[in-house]
Amino acid sequence: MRTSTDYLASLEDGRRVVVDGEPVKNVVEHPAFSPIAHTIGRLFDLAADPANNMQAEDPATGRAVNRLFLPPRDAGELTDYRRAAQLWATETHGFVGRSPDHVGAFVAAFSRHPEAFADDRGPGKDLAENVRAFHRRVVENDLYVSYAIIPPQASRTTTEHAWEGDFIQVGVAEERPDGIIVQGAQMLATGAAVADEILVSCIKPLQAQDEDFAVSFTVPVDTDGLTLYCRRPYAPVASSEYDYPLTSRYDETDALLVFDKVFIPWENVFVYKDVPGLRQQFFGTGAHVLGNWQAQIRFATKLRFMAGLAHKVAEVNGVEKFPGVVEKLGELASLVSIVESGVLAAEHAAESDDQGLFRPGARALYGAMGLQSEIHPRVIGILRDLAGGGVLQLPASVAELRNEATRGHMDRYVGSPGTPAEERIKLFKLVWDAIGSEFAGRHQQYELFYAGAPFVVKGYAYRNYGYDQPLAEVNDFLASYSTHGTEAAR
Ligand SMILES: Cc1cc2nc3c(=O)[nH]c(=O)nc-3n(C[C@H](O)[C@H](O)[C@H](O)COP(=O)(O)OP(=O)(O)OC[C@H]3O[C@@H](n4cnc5c(N)ncnc54)[C@H](O)[C@@H]3O)c2cc1C
Repeated sequence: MRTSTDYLASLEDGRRVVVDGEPVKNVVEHPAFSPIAHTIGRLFDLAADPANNMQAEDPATGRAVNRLFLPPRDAGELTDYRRAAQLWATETHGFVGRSPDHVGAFVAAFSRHPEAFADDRGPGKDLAENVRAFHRRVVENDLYVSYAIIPPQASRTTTEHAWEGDFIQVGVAEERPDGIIVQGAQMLATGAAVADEILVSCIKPLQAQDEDFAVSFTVPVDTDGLTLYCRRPYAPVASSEYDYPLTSRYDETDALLVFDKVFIPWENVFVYKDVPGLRQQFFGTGAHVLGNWQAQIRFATKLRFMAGLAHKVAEVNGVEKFPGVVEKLGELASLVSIVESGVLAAEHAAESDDQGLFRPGARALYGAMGLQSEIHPRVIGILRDLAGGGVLQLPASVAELRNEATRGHMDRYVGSPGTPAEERIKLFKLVWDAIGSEFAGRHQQYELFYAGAPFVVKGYAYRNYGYDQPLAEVNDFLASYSTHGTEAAR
């Protein structure tokens, strides 16, 4: 299986990643991307070690492969999948949202549903075979796939066909016998700068007039004409691991994708000028459920870490037994438990669909997801509350501890009973990186938006809850009495 050495070597290609107006020569050596590339490499090493039980027999070849790239077929495989996803998430404490298992889950579910890609409207190509072959490539080569499935923000009052200017959203500019030429942009692809390929599609509802933009395809990151414009990277400003322990390891970067007449061979096209086909791809295949279940496993892992931080801060400050603080830690425990329970309830309610994909229960999954935009800010709020000004009563950097002339003041004034200054500062710097640094601010935005704006995610919860049953219960009750009924006993 692929190791970090293989993965890092593969990133030294001709990819065009732009930072500060300049193309990056080699992402593996650049301070913005090297840390996250090494973090992803560690994930591959974990999977490659059989002791971690992340491998499963590939039904197609009999070879041991990463189980996170295979579609779960029964309850046992789904549980093993969760444990493997948890292992990867724990390696990054949930701070890497788009590890290779996220889009890997989408592709695994696609592979189980060739009928969703059957080409009865498109160009007469075997699009279902393209999806199957791509899945094989992901499984056999341990590919890290990122995705860009949202159009540029431009205007949300309408969709691409009504925007000013041609090809703002990426779409088909030309059809050729061997493939298509695409032109335009897609909003954001997290992790793409250090990924192998990008799945480009559109999950936002389009209209019939947007047909040219109703495409789904995959593109290697080093493809000619593709440029990744990364938002300001945070890792390079992390002066040391001690000062920015999260930023310095987990800044996974987000990039605007620009396609300048990019050739996509037919083999890489999954949906072609098919507006309903785009939605079918995500929602008819179980991909959205499996991919977002992976995301909730990751989210629960991160929240547990935040709860641990909050408890430790309270202990260090000697307030953990105060009734008011116990109440806050209790609320935190409840919030984390909601997400943990949502993950397990979705697993418990999982069922095999008509193509043999063992899908996590949508009601439990989207129920937990619908509250993410409330839970995450509240968890951050409690951690901020407990940390007080401790996150600012900190030296500018580790230098104050290394310098003999300043170390004495640190040791005398910044320690706590039982916690020497060096450890206390270490803890509070970690807390700041989780709640207050630029990395933390981006994470707040990520948790609110990665699966769509909160109103979109709550829409998933609404549609998958199954309101028929509660409505029937209310209607039955209303039908059980009338104006002719007996008077209530007083
Ligand atoms: C850190 C980060 C990483 C991301 N990574 C990826 C990635 O890897 N791949 C990817 O494809 N995308 C990614 N995204 C993009 C993400 O998918 C989008 O941000 C998300 O889908 C929401 O779309 P939007 O940002 O255009 O918000 P909008 O749709 O513009 O919504 C913004 C706000 O406008 C209001 N609003 C808009 N429309 C309506 C409406 N119809 N009704 C009511 N209110 C409305 C709401 O208040 C809403 O919260 C990422 C985003 C972030 C923040």
